[in-house]
Amino acid sequence: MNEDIKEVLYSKQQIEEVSKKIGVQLTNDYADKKPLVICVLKGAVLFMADIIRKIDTYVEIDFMDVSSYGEATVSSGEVKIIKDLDVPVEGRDILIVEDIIDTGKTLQCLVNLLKHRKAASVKICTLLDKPERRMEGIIPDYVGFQVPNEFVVGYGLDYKGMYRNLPYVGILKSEVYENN
Ligand SMILES: O=P(O)(O)OC[C@H]1O[C@H](OP(=O)(O)OP(=O)(O)O)[C@H](O)[C@@H]1O
Ligand code: HPA
Ligand SMILES: [Mg+2]
Repeated sequence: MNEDIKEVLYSKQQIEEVSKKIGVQLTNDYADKKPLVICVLKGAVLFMADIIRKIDTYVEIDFMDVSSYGEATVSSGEVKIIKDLDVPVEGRDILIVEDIIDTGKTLQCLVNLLKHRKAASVKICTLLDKPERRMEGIIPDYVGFQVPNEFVVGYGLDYKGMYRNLPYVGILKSEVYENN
């Protein structure tokens, strides 16, 4: 699996440090709020587990499964809701946790939905931001790292369902997806 990686961008230790730093900010920003923290499945699972353990105040968690990539390396542009939230969001302060913001289509759709359902506030926390490819006006509130315009995998991010379990974020060799 490691031989498919062209370059390691962020190590486990760098990710640990950045989630600690964001955790301190979130603890301050949500000190008197009891937010509902939403994990966008499946990619955000690892970062979500890190982040919530670094927020030192009351939080509730829930999960949503949306998908726009399927087996591709480019967004289909169509965002499908595969699993909706279990709890109502009306009046809640929402923190969405993502692994990556690429075109922004997934989050644009989610933010619109949560606002339509009358959330009190909606903020975004993402491990990775790839601003070069943005097609929507989504600006995350908390960002781990900005990544170059490359297809990255690891730490939750996949290609065809694989590589999510890599303990780091790396650039996938292009021959892996060009030959598939
Ligand atoms: O900004 P965008 O261009 O919309 O891309 C970002 C989204 O794409 C990926 O999810 P994917 O649909 O691949 O589902 P997964 O998390 O299950 O891999 C990623 O986890 C984000 O949710
Ligand atoms: O660079 C990426 N890697 C994996 N999944 C993704 N979904 C959007 N961008 C990416
Ligand atoms: Mg994916």
